[in-house]
Amino acid sequence: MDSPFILRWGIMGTGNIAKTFTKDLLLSQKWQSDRTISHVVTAVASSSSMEKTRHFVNELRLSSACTNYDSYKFMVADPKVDVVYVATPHSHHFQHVMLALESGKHVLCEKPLTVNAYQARTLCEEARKRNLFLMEAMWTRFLPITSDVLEKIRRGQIGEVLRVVVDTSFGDDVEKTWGTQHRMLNRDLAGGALLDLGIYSLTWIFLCLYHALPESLRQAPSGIAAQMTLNHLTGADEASSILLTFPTSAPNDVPEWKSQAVALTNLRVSTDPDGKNSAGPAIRIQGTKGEIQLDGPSFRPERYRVISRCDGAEGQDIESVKVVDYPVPSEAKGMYWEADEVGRCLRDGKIQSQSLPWEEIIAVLEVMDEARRQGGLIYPEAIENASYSSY
Ligand SMILES: NC(=O)C1=CN([C@@H]2O[C@H](COP(=O)(O)OP(=O)(O)OC[C@H]3O[C@@H](n4cnc5c(N)ncnc54)[C@H](OP(=O)(O)O)[C@@H]3O)[C@@H](O)[C@H]2O)C=CC1
Ligand SMILES: O=C1OC[C@@H](O)[C@H](O)[C@H]1O
Repeated sequence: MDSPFILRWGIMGTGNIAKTFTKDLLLSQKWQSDRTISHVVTAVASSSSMEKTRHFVNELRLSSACTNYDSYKFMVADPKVDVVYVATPHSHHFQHVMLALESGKHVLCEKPLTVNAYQARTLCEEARKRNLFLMEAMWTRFLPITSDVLEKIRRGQIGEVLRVVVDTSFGDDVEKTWGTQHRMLNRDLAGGALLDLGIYSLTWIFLCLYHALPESLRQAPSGIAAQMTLNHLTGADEASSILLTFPTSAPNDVPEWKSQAVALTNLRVSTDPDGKNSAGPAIRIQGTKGEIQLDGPSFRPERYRVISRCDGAEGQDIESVKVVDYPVPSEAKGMYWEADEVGRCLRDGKIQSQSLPWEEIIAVLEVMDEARRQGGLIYPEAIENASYSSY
């Protein structure tokens, strides 16, 4: 076998997800699906203190080849870094991605890529101008279970998909769990359920009703109706429900058919209150010939069922339900699959991933912009604008 393509990562931010992602990178040799890619962490930066960086590096036992920084600006200038993983709050993604691109680095940025579609368009233009790779870290798209489900939809196993219902809800004691300052509910950090969790519901809807189609047939939703409940203390949304209509593009006898979708997210009620999926699937993909259901959480499902339609098959002895399991190893989260995709794209000279094209990232953000407009969720102008303040 040829030697693997080595990807040198710089980690920006030392918070919760930075730790999870980096742990997965280190596990990638053991669990990765793609042995042609090898990941190395060559730099870590905290914006707040060198102590935080050292703690991160020691805790994860990163090798001595990793350089510690107490400034993002210096980390992105490190010639030993090929790609920067941006793991800061949503509010800061625009500035931090721009900083990395300006320094000539490829970027994988946590979800959502930006606060709004306009910022995302600006970043994509910048990446194109500089011929640099850019992707939102929507890791769910790269799980093997997701590709399998998508393939089944494309092959028409459940017929034409006419309805998709997805719930990504936590069921927390909101005030106690998140308070007012945590990024989940803090509007200064672009907090709220929609941008944090609802994006997964929308991701599945886009996968089924947009991405599953050939590129030339993909169309943004023709109708969007949203309701939000805003938190009484911070004004960020603690619940959002969005109804969407997509034109159907697959050939059928009635061209006026439309597909409908429901994207749900809620911080006070849970998709899975008992943690055993007794409440039913988080994702229902309903087609004219049957249905695919996935148990939650929607961001990392590990089981799906295909339920075939049995028309008038009374007493017929056919197996109508097929269950398929995709367990993620317990020591990992499952983020190395998205990291492998970054490696493949860079190796092959691509600046965007076909599994998550820029156009689609922007289309999802446009839906969230519209839902926020209808729901009255306003963020401070300082985090909505696309003016980059050089560091
Ligand atoms: N893919 C997934 O499953 C998940 C994705 N996420 C995404 O990751 C991003 C970060 O979330 P998470 O890791 O939970 O957040 P944390 O608050 O745990 O970490 C964010 C880090 O960003 C850095 N930072 C830079 N500027 C600021 C600022 N003004 N305020 C606060 N922190 C700042 C800090 O690191 P330092 O001080 O070292 O610079 C901080 O530790 C979000 O966009 C979120 O949506 C989050 C959880 C799961
Ligand atoms: O992106 C996310 O997915 C997993 C959740 O636990 C987390 O809160 C959210 O940010």
